[in-house]
Amino acid sequence: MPDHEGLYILMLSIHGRICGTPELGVDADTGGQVGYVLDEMRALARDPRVARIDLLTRRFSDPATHPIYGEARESLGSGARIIRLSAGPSQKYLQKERLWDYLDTFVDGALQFIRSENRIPDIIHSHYADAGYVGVRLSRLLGIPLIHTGHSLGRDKRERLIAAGRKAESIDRQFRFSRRIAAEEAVLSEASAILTSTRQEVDKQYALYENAAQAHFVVLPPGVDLRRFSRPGRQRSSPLLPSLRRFLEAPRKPAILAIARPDERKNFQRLVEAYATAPDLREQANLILVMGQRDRFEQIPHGARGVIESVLRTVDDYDLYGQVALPKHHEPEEIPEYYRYAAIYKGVFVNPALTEPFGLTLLEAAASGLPVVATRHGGPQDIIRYCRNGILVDPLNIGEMQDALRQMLFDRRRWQRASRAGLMGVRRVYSWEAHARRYLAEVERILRRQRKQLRRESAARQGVRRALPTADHLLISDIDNTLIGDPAGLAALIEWLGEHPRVAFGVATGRNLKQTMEVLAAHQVPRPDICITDVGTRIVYGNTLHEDQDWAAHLHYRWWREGVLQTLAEIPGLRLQEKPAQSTFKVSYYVDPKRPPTAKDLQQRLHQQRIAAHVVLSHTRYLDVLPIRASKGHAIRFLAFRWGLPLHAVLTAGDSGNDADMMGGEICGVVVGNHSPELHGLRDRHHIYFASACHAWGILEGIQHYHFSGDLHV
Ligand SMILES: O=c1ccn([C@@H]2O[C@H](COP(=O)(O)OP(=O)(O)O[C@H]3O[C@H](CO)[C@@H](O)[C@H](O)[C@H]3O)[C@@H](O)[C@H]2O)c(=O)[nH]1
Ligand SMILES: O=P(O)(O)OC[C@H]1O[C@](O)(CO)[C@@H](O)[C@@H]1O
Repeated sequence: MPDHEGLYILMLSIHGRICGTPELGVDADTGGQVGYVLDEMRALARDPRVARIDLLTRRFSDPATHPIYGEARESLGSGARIIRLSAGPSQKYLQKERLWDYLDTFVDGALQFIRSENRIPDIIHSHYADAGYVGVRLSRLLGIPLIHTGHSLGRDKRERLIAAGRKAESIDRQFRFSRRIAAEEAVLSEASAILTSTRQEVDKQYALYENAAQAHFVVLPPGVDLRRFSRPGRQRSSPLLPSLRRFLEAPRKPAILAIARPDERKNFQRLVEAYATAPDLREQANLILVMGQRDRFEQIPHGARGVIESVLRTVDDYDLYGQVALPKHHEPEEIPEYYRYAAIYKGVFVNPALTEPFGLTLLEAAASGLPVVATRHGGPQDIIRYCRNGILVDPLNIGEMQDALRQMLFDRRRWQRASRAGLMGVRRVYSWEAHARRYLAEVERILRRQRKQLRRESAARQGVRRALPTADHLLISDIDNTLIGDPAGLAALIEWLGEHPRVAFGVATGRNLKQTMEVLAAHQVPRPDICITDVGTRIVYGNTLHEDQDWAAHLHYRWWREGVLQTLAEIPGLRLQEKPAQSTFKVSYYVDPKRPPTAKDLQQRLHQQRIAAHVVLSHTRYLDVLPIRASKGHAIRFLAFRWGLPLHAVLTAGDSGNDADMMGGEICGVVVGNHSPELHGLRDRHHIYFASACHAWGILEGIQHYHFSGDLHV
């Protein structure tokens, strides 16, 4: 356990509407994950070993949503807080598929939040692919271990949607699977532990991922709040009857109940068809679908509207009126009443999802004494194995679903057995206290290992001096074809720097330190305050040429230079560059333009050897292999964080492929007019300016564009 008063856990869960009393089901992004994260935080916060737990999520003040989501802070009590950070248009609530372009800004906001606090977190815990993207970067930059919970996995969802008949191209566009799956693969490669809710998630869902082999999985099921969900007991009627009478001719008949976000994957449509085409089920039971919250139809987001439309159409086609309830709204406290209502009248809960990564609703049903019929794809396999409270079905097979419903509804003894088994099973296996205990044991194991690693690393680690205490702005430029290339432009830039002493000046280059000093001297460039050399693998302070030891130690993580040489030794089209181009944290090659290997293929080969590394191709002729934490961009964020400089006070300028990652997010990026084609893809990126002028004139144009000057107070 850390040597101060207790653990500080930083949770990341970015999308959805997250607040102390969540509106679960209100939209496709506010459901089980939101409930899970809040319950988990509260359970951990109750443990005396946890001093603080902060949840970082996106801040927005959208007129269509509750004002609470615009509050920067919200206390949950016992040292737990929700911290909201702006990322993207702050007046808009955005669905998760649209957040990918703003996550770099979220990373920068998180860095600024962490720096403004008086404590560095001991562990970062990301939830879902988008938070995993952010968590990986924070972990690399700050050297804090990362753990991750997927909640739902892109490859599994994509596979199921295609199996259900969707076209790959259309769902890739709709759900941004390429960005999502790339983020999930990166998390698998870099997280210290992946928490899953079931064994099945490891063996069947994560098994679809290339980097699964190197991940460390911990099966740690969530709990269920037994104060909210309980059996009906002596309750012989339900407070829901009055509202259900608006829909049902005979509201005391057994209910076939489904509760889920109105998402295509939840497969409501086939459940309605199964009910509609079974006269005996229609005769002896009602169908109740709680599908989130909806006001006016045209306000429902596109995906959810399609789901609800197809349900309404089927109800109308089969004239199910009087037998089906489709409540438009429900209060959070009504959800437990729906389960109890169904249990009182001997109904059944159904989760017909195409795939259900876990299925919190099945725990809720079990805790309410309500038997279940559930999809066999995903977590329900484990839940029903442990709780023995239901039947698994193929969600695409309507006949099988109908038979399962009959078995559970028409066999009273079977219903009683399943009801009792579920009540006992859920208490035995699914408790948040047990979850918190095992969670903290895993965190302690990770921190113990990290402490050992820190001791093993260089004893020469020294705190980074504030090399430039007076600076409040930082200008970093690539050298070749950017800083140099036009002597008049270079002279004008040097003059500008002379007039703005509060702007620290640095270079970021693929060259090694010696070559860097030579080329700067050859062009009469005054020694910079900072030199980021060897493609971001070394940080050297100009005045003393003191190397940043923390950065060097930081890069050792998952790096094995010898392994890179062995793995890539026989690759056709690759030839090692001369010795001066090589360094501790960089292996450089020439690429044969006639037989260029792909960076992706090389990256996969290295992953197979458990080497976490970047492969950077520049000018289609040079290839650098670097530690996963190394890049010009990471070095710059590391420095800005260490010096307490907000990233909007940093301006970077470049012209080629390996400059791309030092732009984006809050950083003021400048692409000079003579840039190589590799950078065309950055044109629509947030906060990246394409100068018309070339070389150093382009940098000066960028300074004008951003009004970037030492006189502004940040
Ligand atoms: O109209 C609704 C719909 C849902 N819920 C609640 O929202 C949660 C839904 O959770 P779950 O059934 O697990 O589904 P998802 O929202 O899809 O949650 C994702 O994240 C969960 C936690 O990791 C996993 O259990 C799921 O498999 C995964 O898809 C449950 O508490 C429901 O009671 C409501 O309150 N109202
Ligand atoms: O269906 P998808 O795109 O995998 O997303 C699952 C969604 O369900 C949630 O539980 C909603 O809270 C989140 O995991 C996520 O937003």
